[in-house]
Amino acid sequence: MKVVKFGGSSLANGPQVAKAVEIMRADPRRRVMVVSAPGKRFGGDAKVTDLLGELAAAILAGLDTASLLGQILGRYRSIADYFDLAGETIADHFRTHLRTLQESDYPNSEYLLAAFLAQGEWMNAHLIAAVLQHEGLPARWVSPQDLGMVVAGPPRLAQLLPDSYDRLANFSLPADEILVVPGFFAYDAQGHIATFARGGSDITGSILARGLHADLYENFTDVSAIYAADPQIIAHPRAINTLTYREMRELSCAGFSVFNDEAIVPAIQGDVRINVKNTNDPEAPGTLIAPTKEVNHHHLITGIAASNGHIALYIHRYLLNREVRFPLQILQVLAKYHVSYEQMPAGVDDLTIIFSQKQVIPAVQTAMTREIRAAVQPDVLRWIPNLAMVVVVGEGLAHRTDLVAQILTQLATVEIAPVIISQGAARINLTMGVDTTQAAAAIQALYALSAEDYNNAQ
Ligand SMILES: Nc1ncnc2c1ncn2[C@@H]1O[C@H](COP(=O)(O)OP(=O)(O)O)[C@@H](O)[C@H]1O
Ligand SMILES: N[C@@H](CC(=O)OP(=O)(O)O)C(=O)O
Repeated sequence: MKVVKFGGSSLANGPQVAKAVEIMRADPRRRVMVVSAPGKRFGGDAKVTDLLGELAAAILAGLDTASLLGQILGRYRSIADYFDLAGETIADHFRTHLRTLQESDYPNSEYLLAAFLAQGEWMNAHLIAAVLQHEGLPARWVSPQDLGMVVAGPPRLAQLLPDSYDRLANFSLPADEILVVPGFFAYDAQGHIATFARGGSDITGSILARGLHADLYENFTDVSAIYAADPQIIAHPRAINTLTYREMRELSCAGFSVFNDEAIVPAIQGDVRINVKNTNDPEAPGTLIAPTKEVNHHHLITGIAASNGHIALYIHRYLLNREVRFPLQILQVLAKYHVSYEQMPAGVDDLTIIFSQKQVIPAVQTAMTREIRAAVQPDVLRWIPNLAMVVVVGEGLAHRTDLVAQILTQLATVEIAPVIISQGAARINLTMGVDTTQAAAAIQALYALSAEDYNNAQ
């Protein structure tokens, strides 16, 4: 049995939905279909989820919502009309549903926002179940609740409660129907809607693949493979045939937005392989994400990613390494302000802590600076803003002694000297902090190095 997820780009309009229907028809093992909300149809278009966020903000501000509602419902009406379903009636039904949602009670505005963001998937799953039936494929809409998924945590950063897997294991899949499940959200124990992180339909797919013991999790998107570098930075990058789970985890955390970084975890726990494939080219093999792969000793760099929007805190204090309580005191300040760190390379007398800039808003930055100064009296405390983290990933990185030297030499040829360099004992990645303005040049230089490595191996 396969769990199949279609991303927003694969369901953006009628013709794209028609391709998804044919993909489901082509393989009877495709029994569970997880859908995202309609995504962008062309550059500059809006994703339905973003429009729903604007709608929620307008409701909270007491503004007129007619135009936004019209845009959102119009997206579903046009998909329905493409299949000669009653688009007007479906849109009216969704309008009533959104009105009921608006009139419901929420613990606070974050819950209202989450509830509205989730409706892109809620409406799309209803519509696509109707489309499948109309196209002769028996299908049924199923809510995450019916499957036993229960979440907890912040309403827009929900986490699945582990006992959901017991309920999923007891769910009996119908033999003759495709289940259409909305991605991205579930309900908490109080019955409130909560969403996963953005891009979270990938997470729903992975949870269901693990919980329902799928043989394969197929993730359909708009590219024919995961490439060795972001195709928006490198023209026609090399496709990756196989990635290991931990390579994918490193790359998705570091900027490969093609697969949500949290979504790999349930697949690892359930030992389910993931096949990323193209809705526009479903016969292409795509990229397989598997527990292990054979390391080609000539082709050691698997992928290169970069993500902007980081800030680092540099702390220098003599004997930092001797005083066991100093690191703890620093981490306690982070915990107090609910700030998690991404990396923390350390020296004998200093510590650098890398954060996502989004978490360190100015008020938090000022408060943390004050409290860390009071706690450890550093000799130097300095923030390094506008950082991009460039990450070179490969299971083979540990296999050749000169590779790290080559990577840094290659960056030097384009006059980039990273302000931070970090490599853990797993030696599967090398992370370098550079100024945001240098990120694209770093990727280009490192991709050229990896391509040379790859070509030499052919
Ligand atoms: N290394 C990479 N390989 C493939 N695609 C990538 C990579 N890095 C970033 N992307 C981007 O990820 C996009 C697909 O992800 P996304 O837009 O979230 O798809 P979906 O709508 O299917 O969820 C691609 O169109 C591409 O621009
Ligand atoms: N629609 C949600 C969830 C999602 O996974 O979307 P997509 O498959 O288009 O990345 C979002 O935009 O975040």
